[in-house]
Amino acid sequence: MTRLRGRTVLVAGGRVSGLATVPPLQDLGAHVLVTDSDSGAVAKAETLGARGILQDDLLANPASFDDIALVVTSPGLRVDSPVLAAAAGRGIPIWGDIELSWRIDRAGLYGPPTQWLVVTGTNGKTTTTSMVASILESAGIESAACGNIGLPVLDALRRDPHPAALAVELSSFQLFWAPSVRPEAGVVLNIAEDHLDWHGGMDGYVRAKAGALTGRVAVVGLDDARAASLASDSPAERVVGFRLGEPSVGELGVVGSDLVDRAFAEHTSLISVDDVHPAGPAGVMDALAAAAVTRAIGIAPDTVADGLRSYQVGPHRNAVVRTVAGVTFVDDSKATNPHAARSSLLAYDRIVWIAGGLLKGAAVDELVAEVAPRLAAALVMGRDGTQIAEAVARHAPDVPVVTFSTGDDADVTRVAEDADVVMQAVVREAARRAEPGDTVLLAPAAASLDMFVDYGHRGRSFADAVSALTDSDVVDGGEQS
Ligand SMILES: CC(=O)N[C@H]1[C@@H](OP(=O)(O)OP(=O)(O)OC[C@H]2O[C@@H](n3ccc(=O)[nH]c3=O)[C@H](O)[C@@H]2O)O[C@H](CO)[C@@H](O)[C@@H]1O[C@H](C)C(=O)N[C@@H](C)C(=O)O
Ligand SMILES: Nc1ncnc2c1ncn2[C@@H]1O[C@H](COP(=O)(O)OP(=O)(O)OP(=O)(O)O)[C@@H](O)[C@H]1O
Ligand SMILES: N[C@H](CCC(=O)O)C(=O)O
Repeated sequence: MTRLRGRTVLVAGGRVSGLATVPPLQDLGAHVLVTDSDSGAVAKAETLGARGILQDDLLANPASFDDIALVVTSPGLRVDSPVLAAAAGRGIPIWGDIELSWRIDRAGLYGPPTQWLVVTGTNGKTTTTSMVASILESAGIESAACGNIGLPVLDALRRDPHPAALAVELSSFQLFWAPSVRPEAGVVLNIAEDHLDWHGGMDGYVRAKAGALTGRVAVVGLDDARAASLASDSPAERVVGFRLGEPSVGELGVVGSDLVDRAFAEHTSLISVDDVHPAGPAGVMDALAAAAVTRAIGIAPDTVADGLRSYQVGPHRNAVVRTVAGVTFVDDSKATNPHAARSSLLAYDRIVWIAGGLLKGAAVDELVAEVAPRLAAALVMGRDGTQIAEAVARHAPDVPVVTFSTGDDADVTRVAEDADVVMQAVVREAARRAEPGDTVLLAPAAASLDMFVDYGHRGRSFADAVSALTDSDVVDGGEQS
């Protein structure tokens, strides 16, 4: 780390992760240059005392790479992004912000090295990470939830008092750019198709996720074939599995109505299934995973139970918005891939399904075929909405599909005023098509960024449109259809 003193470090991407790297790099004595395709991000970096340069200007002047000793990239940038490709072509090392965080932590720049409890997986990362953070808090350990969840790890490390442990949510992007990270305990919850466009396919995505299993204790979800298969290749001192069924020795699982630890104790009941929230199998799996990584660092069973009990479920995760004339409107905007949408679609018998957005390379045929008998109608929107409409036509030809156009120019930078208008039209149509007893379910199976700021905006837009409905929107609409 000391080798960075007096050297120039290029930070690629000047938003949440990139800006968090500026003060630590300055503390290390580096000259920090931040590049971004967005002039607002460059200007923000300059307010922190870094030099800023627009990405196009940097690329137009190759000599500006001559002084650069290291590139620290934000997670969203792919290997083939122009800045990173140019740096790699010149032999300049590239670290992700998480790689930098790990090295700074090991070097003890802000305090003694912390215990990293890393959570990854296609779905359930935020829920599990928040459960881990809640357990650490119950244990009275100075800690923070950070990483992909929103708070950059470097910001967490710079906190005063310095944390003793961190609940670190890592995305596949972050793991890809952080090959040195060796967590005290790390879990891969599950692996399903997501972000395949970023990784160039499933192999790259799975390889990145396996990075969470390279520390002292590796934890895998045994009910998920891809996650379970990573156990045999893990170099960890200890590999532990969790499952929804009865655990064998060395596993956590469910016995009767209790979550049970048979890995870090002979046979210890941790908490009743009824006390775990969110309710349902996904919540129980996330709780087992959180229990495993915290038991791995010696937290007592009662403390694990206290932490799980005090955990608060995050918004837009299967939340009932309102019931109108016997129709229940549910917001699972957080279902940003088919695997997540599956868990909520299987929870209701007859559904008017609102779906669509950015599929990120994931296929929807298997999901649609499985849930077809539950669908009363499918309303699709967003850039990849037609792919979902076509899958419904193939696997559920009797289910009516309505496609809401969001324009041919829809791209990932478009946050349109008309996104809310489209959502209002979708919700009114859903109300018209639903019958008393039905669920209108926003479980898009896709990211929102082609139309909305993020899934939170999409969920609020849905809830606002639902609030505007009257009983007659449902009842009269039902008579017409
Ligand atoms: C896409 C992504 O991984 N985002 C995570 C990231 O946020 P950050 O704002 O730094 O995003 P980023 O996409 O890495 O960087 C964006 C910046 O890079 C710039 N940019 C991007 C590409 C490029 O070629 N050139 C360029 O200059 C953009 O103009 C922008 O200013 O770091 C944050 C803190 O660690 C995370 O909370 C956040 O996760 C978000 C929630 C996410 O969507 N994650 C994905 C992986 C997911 O959960 O599925
Ligand atoms: N173990 C699980 N298996 C399948 N689905 C899950 C699981 N846990 C949560 N989900 C569902 O996945 C969605 C996302 O939950 P959560 O925010 O915890 O995951 P995430 O991995 O952090 O997502 P993202 O990477 O998009 O931020 C929700 O729709 C939730 O109902
Ligand atoms: N979690 C990111 C963003 C999703 C969103 O906010 O819609 C993804 O799945 O790509």
